[in-house]
Amino acid sequence: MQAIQLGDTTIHYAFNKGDKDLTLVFINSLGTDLRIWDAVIDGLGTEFGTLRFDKRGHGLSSLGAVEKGSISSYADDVMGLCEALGLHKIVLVGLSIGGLISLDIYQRYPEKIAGIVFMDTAPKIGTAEAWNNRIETISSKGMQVVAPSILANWFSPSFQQDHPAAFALFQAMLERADVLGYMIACEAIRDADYTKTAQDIAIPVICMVGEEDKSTPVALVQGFAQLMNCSLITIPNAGHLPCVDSPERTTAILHDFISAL
Ligand SMILES: O=C(O)CC1=CCC(=O)O1
Repeated sequence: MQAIQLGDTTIHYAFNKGDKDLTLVFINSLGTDLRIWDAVIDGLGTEFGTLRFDKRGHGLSSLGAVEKGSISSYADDVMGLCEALGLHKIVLVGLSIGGLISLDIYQRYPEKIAGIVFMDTAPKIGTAEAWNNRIETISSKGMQVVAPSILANWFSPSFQQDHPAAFALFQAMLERADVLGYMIACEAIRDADYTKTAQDIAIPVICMVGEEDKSTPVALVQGFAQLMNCSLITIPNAGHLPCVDSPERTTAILHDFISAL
């Protein structure tokens, strides 16, 4: 188990040094922890470095003294972690809120990033009203009440049917998420709009999305890809977490992208 103290926060991470200089930095979605990348990390082998971590207030990482959620505070953690590990050639893989965090990092440190994989994400996700409703429900009733509808948006019905044990683990991951850490992240997403940053992006990027994603649907991610002038890769039989329900295809896409950099 690897951990680092960044200011008032302890960040749990998993770093594998690669044979080559380039490191893929995986940035998780809301309510998940670094285990969602397990199968992809296995598939990638040792050619490239990989860094995964639990966002503050998620998984084993502490929340710190945050009073209001901001995408930039997560971005600062990513850069603090990369700096502490001495990583110089970085490709970000941003899943959902991880895409917003990637855009924030690019906006402030464009010279430090070699490329970005945007996975099931967009420069603006959801409406303020929907996020406020979710925050209100969670603060009064807890994670268990919202978990079924969120899981139904993450995974296709066939995933639940074909992989009931895996589905049960993801249900446990979500239901056990720290309420405050989760709400802070919802606030950060609610207040984020990186449309302008996306329009001006000038490094290699790719965009991918699970065909059955109901959280950030294909049409939303298609609009994002058009904004950046890049093509969209759609993944059949995958939902909001292609790294979970289509790890081989996800690994192949990542491998092709970084091999060409
Ligand atoms: O969990 C969800 O509702 C989907 C999602 C939106 C942003 C994110 O990171 O996950």
